Amino acid sequence: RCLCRTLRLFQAAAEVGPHHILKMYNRKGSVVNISPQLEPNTKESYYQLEVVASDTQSERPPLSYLCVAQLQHLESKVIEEMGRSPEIIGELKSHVESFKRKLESVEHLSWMGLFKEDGNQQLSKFSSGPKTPQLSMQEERQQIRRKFLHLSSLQVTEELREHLKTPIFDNWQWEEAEMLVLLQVMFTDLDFLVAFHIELEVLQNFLLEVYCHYNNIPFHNFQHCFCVTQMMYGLIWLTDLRGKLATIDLLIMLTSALCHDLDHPGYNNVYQINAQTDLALRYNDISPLENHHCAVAFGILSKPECNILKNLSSDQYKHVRAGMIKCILATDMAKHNEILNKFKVMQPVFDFTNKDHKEVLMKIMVKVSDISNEARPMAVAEPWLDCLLQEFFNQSDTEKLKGLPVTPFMDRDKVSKPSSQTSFIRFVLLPLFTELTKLFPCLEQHILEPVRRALNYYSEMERASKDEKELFCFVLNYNTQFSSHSKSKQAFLFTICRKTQWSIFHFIYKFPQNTTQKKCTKVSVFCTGNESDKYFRVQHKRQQSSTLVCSRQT
Ligand SMILES: Nc1nc2c(ncn2[C@@H]2O[C@@H]3COP(=O)(O)O[C@H]3[C@H]2O)c(=O)[nH]1
Ligand SMILES: [Zn+2]
Repeated sequence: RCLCRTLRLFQAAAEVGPHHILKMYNRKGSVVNISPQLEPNTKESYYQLEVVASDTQSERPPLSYLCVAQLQHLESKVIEEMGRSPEIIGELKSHVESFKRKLESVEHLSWMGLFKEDGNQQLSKFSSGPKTPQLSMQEERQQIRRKFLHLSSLQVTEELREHLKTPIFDNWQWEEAEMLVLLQVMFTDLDFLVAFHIELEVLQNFLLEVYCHYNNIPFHNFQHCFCVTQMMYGLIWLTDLRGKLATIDLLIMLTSALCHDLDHPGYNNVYQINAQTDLALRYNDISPLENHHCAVAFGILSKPECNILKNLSSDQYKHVRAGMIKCILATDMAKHNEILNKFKVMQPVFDFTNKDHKEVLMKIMVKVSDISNEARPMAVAEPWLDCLLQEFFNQSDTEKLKGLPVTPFMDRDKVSKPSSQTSFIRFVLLPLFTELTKLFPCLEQHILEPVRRALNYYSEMERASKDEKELFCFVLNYNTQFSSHSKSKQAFLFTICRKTQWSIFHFIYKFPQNTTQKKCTKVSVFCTGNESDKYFRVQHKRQQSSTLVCSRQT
């Protein structure tokens, strides 16, 4: 990304041509729409153009090659100045390599959520009937189908079956076909096949259709569906819910978890309403997404070969349909306080035989499962946060481009990983999980404690990022000492250079290990910048050159 930003702006646009996706920023760093209404720029109010992705089908050299060329050029300059190629260049090379691999292997640019820039286009699937998938996608689905059917004929070990019942289960270790097998195990081990006369083939068709109706987007994808369903499955076992609720209610809860985000477009309800999308129009701005997820679920179930509910009596079917609609609509976070408050009132006198109580509990269980990533081990949870922020930032970038109100908690200029997570854990997760734990004290160790640990972890990260500001001052003011125990100084410097519109080409620092009062042994910063930048002026006064090199021996 750093290298992308250093590409010369309009020169880059001319070089890369129309097959590349660009974003343009104003002097304040806000994304601006490239349109005929664009204000003319001046030397002082220039625009910054960033190449964010490339279409590798095009005949022009892909962006990755421009990055490689840029890097080689940079390396030769650094060698000229320093007489050797420093370690950081090796690191940058490996970043560029992985960037290159990503660009070249991603069919739909979905890793950046860029294939759905247009709000109406994103819903074409919905508004113009089922979209015919591209051949490669069809092929991929066929492959998944074959693999799933093959794997499901094999035995799943008892050990794995048991592990599947715990919140420490790591989704990142499993492929999609394997997740489908595990979903089948969940339905089987809860006795749904016997209790509701579900044929195995119908269940498999249903699971495959569910898989096909999740989109390839950063967060609300099939992996998220799997995690939510697996958490629900784990909670059912941990709380011994089989002894407290009817099997049909467990079927409602597990199937709702499975279907709760079907065909999610990667843009939330606020966006749907503000952009007046087809979904918002269809559902009159009332939980457009959740209504859609639920409608897609019953669309799948309307196909006889996928209908796991086909052998239910008419009353049973009505009960399941009503229950699933309630549970899926309950995942709209706009309803969060209303549902939690109802549960709080019932909680001290909770009665498993009371219909209203049961209904609220089922909603709470689906909600808890939906937002339970932080109840998982850190190594499982943290990548999920990256995925979520990627989807958030993509939405806020689109909102900026379209001139729509920008959703504050999704704004890349306002939120960071720790700030987003400390608020979410304090104000959403802890109150909700605490309430469920009052009813099921055994959940304390499984969901409450990990979430408390996550809060400590992100609070610490927040403090550490403040320390990094000190590092930055050190670099600029040539101070001698600073205190820091944070891990990502490099990332911080890149952030600063983005915010202050510098292009830092290279820097090196070395820190002695295991000391809290650290001294910088060597810092080299090569940068260009504009003269109105206050930090640049600090440097400029001393150095009278666009290259700053400060080094210090301890
Ligand atoms: N900040 C943050 N938000 C989350 C996390 N998990 C879920 N959410 C939010 O909770 C919402 C639940 O409903 P959605 O799936 O619409 O969107 C989800 C996110 O906006 C998390 O770990 N961190
Ligand atoms: Zn969800």
